Amino acid sequence: MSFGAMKPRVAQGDETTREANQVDAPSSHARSEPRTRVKICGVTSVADADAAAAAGADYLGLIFAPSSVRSVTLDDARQIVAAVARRCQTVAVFQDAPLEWMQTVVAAIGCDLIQLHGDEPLEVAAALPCPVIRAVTVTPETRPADVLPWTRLENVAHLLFDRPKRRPVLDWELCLQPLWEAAQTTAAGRQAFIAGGLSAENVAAVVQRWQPYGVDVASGVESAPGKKDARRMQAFCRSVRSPER
Ligand SMILES: O=C(O)c1ccccc1N[C@@H]1O[C@H](COP(=O)(O)O)[C@@H](O)[C@H]1O
Repeated sequence: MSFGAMKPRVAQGDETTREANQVDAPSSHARSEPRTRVKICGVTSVADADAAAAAGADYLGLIFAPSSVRSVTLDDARQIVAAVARRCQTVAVFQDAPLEWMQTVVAAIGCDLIQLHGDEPLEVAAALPCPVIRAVTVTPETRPADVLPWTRLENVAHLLFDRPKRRPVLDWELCLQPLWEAAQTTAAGRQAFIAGGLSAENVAAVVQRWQPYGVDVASGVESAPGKKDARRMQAFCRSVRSPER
């Protein structure tokens, strides 16, 4: 299918109007409340999902990228969503997947949001049937002009700033700063997550420095690739919330 002829649905009105119209998830809190949301990504079993919810996760990510060690089947995902639906927001994470497949997954598992973690065009996000988390891989070349168009789409609810997985960035904080500042002028940017190499050991400093809407972790709370560790998830959630006490 070609997306060339499709027109992105762009939000009408100013940011205030857009924020008022934004679909907010049932367990989300208003931005004025200080509690930092935790997204635990790459959950692969009901047992790990239960442990993540018990540890205090607000969002759980289910990865549908076939190359990931954390990828789940449709059946795994359906069971995980059913098990935690009342406790956490569930997010299906895709990397350059066909639009039809993403639509099929949402309909089959009943997740709350989709995370786009590849080079998907704006038109794909605009055509998705649920709110979107747009991942932005921060490199020295990333400019606000690359990010801001995403925040103008009606169904992009959150940005997620991530570190490049393969290419080290010498000063990630320096690269993030101009993007973060530009994002704060938009609703999706004020509801941004920070991700990338986070763990119980470093997340409190990130929360204090950026005061993000949420933080997102995958490998930093595992005992082995694809296997979550209950104690690490508990320690992570404690560290996130420790500066808030
Ligand atoms: O973790 C994966 O395997 C993965 C695969 C495909 C797309 C996204 C993936 N993970 C995302 O990466 C960030 C941070 O991960 P980490 O904490 O540095 O391991 C997180 O947003 C995951 O959603």
